Amino acid sequence: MARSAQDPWHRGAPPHLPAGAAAEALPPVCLLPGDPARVDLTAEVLDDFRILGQNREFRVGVGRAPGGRRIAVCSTGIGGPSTEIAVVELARLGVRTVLRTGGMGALTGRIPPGTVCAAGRAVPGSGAASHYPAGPAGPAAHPAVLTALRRAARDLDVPLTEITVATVDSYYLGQGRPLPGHEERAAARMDVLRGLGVDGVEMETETVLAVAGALGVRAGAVLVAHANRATDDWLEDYRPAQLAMLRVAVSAAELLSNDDAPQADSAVTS
Ligand SMILES: O=P(O)(O)O[C@H]1O[C@H](CO)[C@@H](O)[C@H]1O
Ligand SMILES: O=c1cc[nH]c(=O)[nH]1
Repeated sequence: MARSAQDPWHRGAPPHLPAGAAAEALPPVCLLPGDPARVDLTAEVLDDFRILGQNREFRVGVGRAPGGRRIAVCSTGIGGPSTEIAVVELARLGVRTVLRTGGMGALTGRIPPGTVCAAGRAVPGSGAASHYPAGPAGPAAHPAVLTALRRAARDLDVPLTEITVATVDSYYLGQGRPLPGHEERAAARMDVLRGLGVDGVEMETETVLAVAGALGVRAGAVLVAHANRATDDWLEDYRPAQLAMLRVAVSAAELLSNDDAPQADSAVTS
């Protein structure tokens, strides 16, 4: 049967994510790193991990958290458009909770590089998210996801800083990074970002929260500061901080799995 342009799924498989065949039912909680390489890094804090596939920036794997729950991981790539696709397709594949596991640039001196943060809200401002409903203050993390992150961080003894973020569709000028001939524009943009009163800047959280919220999927974001724009610091050895963030995320995902629908554990073999 020909595929519909309006709804280009085929035999239960989405047009973008490498998932969806009948035998590959995804678990109800999915971690969403931006970077496809962070899917493989997540494997270091999961058991029985295997990659289901990769298409474009979407690398998808499934593994077991230390308590035994199956957890999915799907990279979103950089920015709102690919993130929207990932969240929409995961929701239709049966995922009920998504948790961004990302990096950000901190905007205040109180968040040094390496700090693990939970985003409670993203202020409105990025493109893909603007097509989805959210209040004037921007989309918020689901309370159950925030509660799970707090508990996971406490159990693992990882300090967790609660923040708000600005999600921006630009890494250079849009995040106030000067380009030759555009230094004044970059400085003006940096002033705008500081004026938002948020703690960090990154490129996907608003989309994750807005799209998931619109689809009735629980969402949150745990973000590690890769850089600090107030002190101009950059974390060169990023791996340990990412692993700390991923341990918190996996533990939170396990807590969130426990209050979600029972899992079809036989659906994925390792
Ligand atoms: O590390 P990830 O999750 O990709 O997140 C951050 O890093 C990328 C920019 O380098 C953007 O995607 C930004 O949001
Ligand atoms: O400065 C930064 C660091 C990580 N991710 C971003 O989007 N910006």
